[in-house]
Amino acid sequence: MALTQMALDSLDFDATIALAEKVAPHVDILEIGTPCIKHNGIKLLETLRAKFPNNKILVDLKTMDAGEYESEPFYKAGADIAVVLGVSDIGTIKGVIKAANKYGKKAQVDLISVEDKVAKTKEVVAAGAHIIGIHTGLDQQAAGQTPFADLAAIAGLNLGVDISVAGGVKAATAAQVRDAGATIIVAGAAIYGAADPAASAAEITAIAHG
Ligand SMILES: O=C([C@H](O)CO)[C@H](O)[C@H](O)COP(=O)(O)O
Repeated sequence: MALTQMALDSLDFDATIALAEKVAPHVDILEIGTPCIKHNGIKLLETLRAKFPNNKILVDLKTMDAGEYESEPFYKAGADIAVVLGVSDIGTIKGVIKAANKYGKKAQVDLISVEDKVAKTKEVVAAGAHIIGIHTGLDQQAAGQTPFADLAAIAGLNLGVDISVAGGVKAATAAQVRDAGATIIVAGAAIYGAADPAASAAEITAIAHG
C-alpha cells in the first residue's frame, strides 16, 4: 500500500487549478511542482488549500538555503509537506524539519543529485526528516535515468521512514515501485499528459493502494 501524489507542473495558474479539480478526487497528495510554485507563489497554495481540504498538499520548494525562513510561511499557509534538497547544508535541512515540526507537518529531503544517497539518507533521518524523496528529475529522465536502483538501495536500509519515488512513474511501473518499498508514488507527466487525467490518476491510485 502506497499513497499517490500528482505533480502539478504547469506554469499557468488557472490551468493548474483546472487540472487539480479533475485529479484531486483520485489522488492522495497534490504536489505543486517546483516550476509551478516559483512561477505562481504562495497564492496558488492558498487557493488549492481552500479548494481541496481532503487532499494533502506538497510544495516542491527544493530549498537550498534559509530552510526555516523559506519553508515556514508555506507550512503556515497549509502545506502538509515541503521539500528541501539533500545537497543543501545540514543546517538548511534541519531548518525545514524544525518548521515542519512547529506546524505538525512533514519535511521531505529530495536526494536529486546527491552523490552518496545511502549516507545522506542516514544523516537526514537521524536529523528527523520525515520523508526521503528518491527523484530522477525531468532533465535526468531526458538523459535516460530512472529511480529504480536508488529505491532498492534506500528501501533496503529499513529505516522506517516514508519513501517517496518520482521520476517518470506511470501505471506500467507503479506496482514495481510500490513493491520495492515506496510509500508515496509520484506521477506527473503520466497523468497530465494523458488524454483523461482523472482516469490515469485513478488507475495509478488503484495500483498504489493495492
Ligand atoms: O519534481 C519534478 C521535476 O523535477 C520538476 O520540478 C516532477 O514534478 C516529478 O519528477 C514528477 O514528474 P514526472 O517525472 O513527470 O512523473
